[in-house]
Amino acid sequence: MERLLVLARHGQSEWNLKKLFTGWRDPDLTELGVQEARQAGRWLKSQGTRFDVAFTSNLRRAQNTCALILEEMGQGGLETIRNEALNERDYGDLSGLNKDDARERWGDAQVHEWRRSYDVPPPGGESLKDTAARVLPYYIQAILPRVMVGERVLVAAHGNSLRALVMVLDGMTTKTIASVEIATGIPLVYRLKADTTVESKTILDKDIDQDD
Ligand SMILES: O=C(O)[C@H](O)COP(=O)(O)O
Repeated sequence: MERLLVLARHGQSEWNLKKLFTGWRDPDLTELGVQEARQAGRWLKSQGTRFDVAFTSNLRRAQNTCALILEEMGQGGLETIRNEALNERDYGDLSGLNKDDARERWGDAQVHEWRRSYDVPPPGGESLKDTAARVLPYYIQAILPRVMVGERVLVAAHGNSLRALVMVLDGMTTKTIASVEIATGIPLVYRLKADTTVESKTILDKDIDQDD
């Protein structure tokens, strides 16, 4: 039985382009972000991938990425389940601030700790630990059961909600997760074993399809 789980961060958003902390704010994709999502869909299709169900967040950059991937695969009408459990980490008081300005104001180390540490939340926002506390129960209750009955599952979400998931799937520690970055528009293709652990992980080599 194939237990396929594909994780895709949304393509570049308007606020990624402007280097603004985004969190639960809801900017749309840029033109490049649309292209990244379409390219991810084309790559998945070229691998012979098909999905039975898709999950995404309550934020349109992820929803639109999900829809564009499916459209490129010729699966435009596929069942798609939206849930805010998959939203980006809430960046709290940093939301809408420029990341370079934040580094000038609070220093590189502090800003890096807010962005990449496991348990230090940004002011008024969620740490990765807080984010994991909503992503992981949703994964176990809603997503994993679909994978385990042999459905092929797409999850289109966000840098930090996916870091929470990757931390568990890849067996990382609260320290090693700090160096993990999830690129926009690059699907992570997991195949799971019968005990729910990871059998294999494949990541798109971005150079494969650059001229599209
Ligand atoms: O919410 C954001 O600003 C981004 O989507 C992720 O930001 P980060 O890379 O600073 O965590």
